[in-house]
Amino acid sequence: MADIIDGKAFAEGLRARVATVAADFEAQAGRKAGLAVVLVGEDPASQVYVRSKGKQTVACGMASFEYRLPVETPEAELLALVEKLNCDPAVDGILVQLPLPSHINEQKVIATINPDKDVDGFHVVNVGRLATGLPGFVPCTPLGCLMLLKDKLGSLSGFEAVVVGRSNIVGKPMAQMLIAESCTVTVAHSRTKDLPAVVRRADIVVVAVGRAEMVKGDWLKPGATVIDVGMNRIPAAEDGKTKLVGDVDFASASEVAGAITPVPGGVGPMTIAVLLRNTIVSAHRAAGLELDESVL
Ligand SMILES: Nc1nc2c(c(=O)[nH]1)N[C@@H](CN(C=O)c1ccc(C(=O)N[C@@H](CCC(=O)O)C(=O)O)cc1)CN2
Ligand SMILES: [Mg+2]
Repeated sequence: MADIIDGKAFAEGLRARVATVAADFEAQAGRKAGLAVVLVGEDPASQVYVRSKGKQTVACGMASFEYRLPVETPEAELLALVEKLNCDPAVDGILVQLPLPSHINEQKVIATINPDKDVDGFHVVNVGRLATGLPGFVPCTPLGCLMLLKDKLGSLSGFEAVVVGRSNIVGKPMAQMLIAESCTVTVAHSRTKDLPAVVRRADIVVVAVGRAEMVKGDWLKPGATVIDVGMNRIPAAEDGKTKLVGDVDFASASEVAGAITPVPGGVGPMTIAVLLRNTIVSAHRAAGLELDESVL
């Protein structure tokens, strides 16, 4: 049986380290680090995530600014709010919760965020910084995956890594980060021929495709480390209930893998913990204070 990579416990530890650094920051800067989160509409899952972000921000000793806008908010009004937050010195990080309602152009909103407050790492300037090895902000979910991988494996240098999925939010930045760690990286996707054979080459497999339990145990190299980014709700055995599963078939994969993240409790909790990490890093940069990022 594979080792279970406990993302919930790792995220708890990361939040405790952020809290220590945030207290230090407040003592040095004379103000709290601040995170602004903007939610447009009433998507139930987004409401849960935004509430958690606010609570965890405050629990880490940082200031939380929450903006909840009605679903019919015009795009121009959202852009004006982002511009106001760009100029607010109490705000070190800005996050606009995705997905946005269909009448709002997500790319336009992300492009309006000051790249130096873009703690989601979605702005093209931060995408370019990641691709060229410059300091910036890196998307929270893949950075969380990388932290779990390094905690489990130490140096990743020379490992064969396969990323299944090529989204801007997970797959592409994950691949860039693994290249920077000197892995040999393959990005596979829905058009990849013989996907099981490609996955079977990998020492490290990161799956972010949004298809419930797609990757099976017999697709894996024995001993591989498997990071499951998927979050899919499927009907449970009991009547009318649903359960959360990943993109990896946990039952068969955990018999072959060396280590694997569960769903829930694997990658998911890392997303918000890394957001808090990015926010405290941003606050130091804004205040011109030095921070040894390795303590996070
Ligand atoms: N602007 C952003 N929007 C979205 C992001 C993001 O990083 N930035 N990511 C996701 C949602 N998300 C945070 O926003 C998020 C997703 C999942 C979890 C999490 O803790 N998942 C748990 C299970 C939760 C459940 O039971 O439903 C787990 O996997 O254990 C936290 C945050 C999309 N939008
Ligand atoms: Mg998970």
